[in-house]
Amino acid sequence: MAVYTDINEIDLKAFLAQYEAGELLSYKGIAEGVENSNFLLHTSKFPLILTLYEKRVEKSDLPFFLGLMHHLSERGLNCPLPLPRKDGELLGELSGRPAALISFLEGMWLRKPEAQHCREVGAALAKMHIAGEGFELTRPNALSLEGWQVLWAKSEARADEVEEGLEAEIGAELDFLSIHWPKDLPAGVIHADLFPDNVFFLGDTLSGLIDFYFACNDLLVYDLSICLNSWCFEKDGAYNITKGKAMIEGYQSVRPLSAAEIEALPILCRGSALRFFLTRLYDWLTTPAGALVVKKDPLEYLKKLRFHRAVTNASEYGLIA
Ligand SMILES: Nc1ncnc2c1ncn2[C@@H]1O[C@H](COP(=O)(O)OP(=O)(O)OP(=O)(O)O)[C@@H](O)[C@H]1O
Ligand SMILES: N[C@@H](CCO)C(=O)O
Repeated sequence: MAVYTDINEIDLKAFLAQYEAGELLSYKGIAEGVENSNFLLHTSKFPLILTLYEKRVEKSDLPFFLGLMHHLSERGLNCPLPLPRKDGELLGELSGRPAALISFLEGMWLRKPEAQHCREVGAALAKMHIAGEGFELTRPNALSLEGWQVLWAKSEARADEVEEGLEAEIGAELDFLSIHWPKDLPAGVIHADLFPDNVFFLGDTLSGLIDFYFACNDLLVYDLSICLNSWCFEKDGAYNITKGKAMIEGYQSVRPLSAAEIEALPILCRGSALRFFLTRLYDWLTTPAGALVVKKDPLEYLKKLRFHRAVTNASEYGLIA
């Protein structure tokens, strides 16, 4: 369960008094998520999500994340809207952590997404990329090549505890990606973590995107590679080409990919598989036993990385030329 920082009713009521949010009726910690502490609040006015930002979120990045949600929502994307305080600030502090209130989005995330849902996610991702145009703040991707090296340096010495031979394999992968990583592809604001648990559906209709706390400026098609990794593999580790095809078609129905973006897809998929492998590996090795959070399996992403390494052409993802 992701509640790293506890809150008490007295502090919460004082925090809420800084907003036009009505009277507190109830609050409870939300079990899902691994990054931040989240609470669902009911007030006399409306339901709200309270987020306390934890270790991987830099306070200086919060204006980017909160401002982006505002920007996207103004451009018609269904995503949470940060509630301003009475003094106009979007960010406050609670229990010693930076904290914000955001609107509650109706819907549920899908435990077993099908191809039709992947198609909708592809289209929503492309819409987000277009809606992100004109956002005035920028944030480099802290979890790209350089960030991977930093994470790896902290985990490398113990990597073979997780699987024999990992130290050599991942070292070689990082070397390969740093030489071959594409440049000069269309770039803009990307979500960078659009996993199934960050997409809400009402029935079979996509109702909104949440969790913009890894959003940054990077290659747009890298975001698509993250979605292919997180939506289009089955539990047994097999890539589902029907889902991949639907996801890519959905994306291209809104924003067609260039030939250079298509060509770069296999290497971008390797990079995004490595990115989630590395954060999971670091957490696996450093999260204390008994912490109230479910650790995610790094080996799931190692298997995906190995799959992409064997891909020679983007058509293997279901892309029809
Ligand atoms: N705006 C919202 N409306 C409704 N529910 C929300 C909203 N924001 C968050 N939640 C709930 O809180 C849970 C955790 O939120 P979120 O994914 O932002 O947390 P996180 O710790 O950043 O997670 P992650 O592991 O995906 O990075 C969601 O699965 C959802 O149940
Ligand atoms: N979506 C990420 C967790 C948040 O970074 C993962 O599944 O590893």
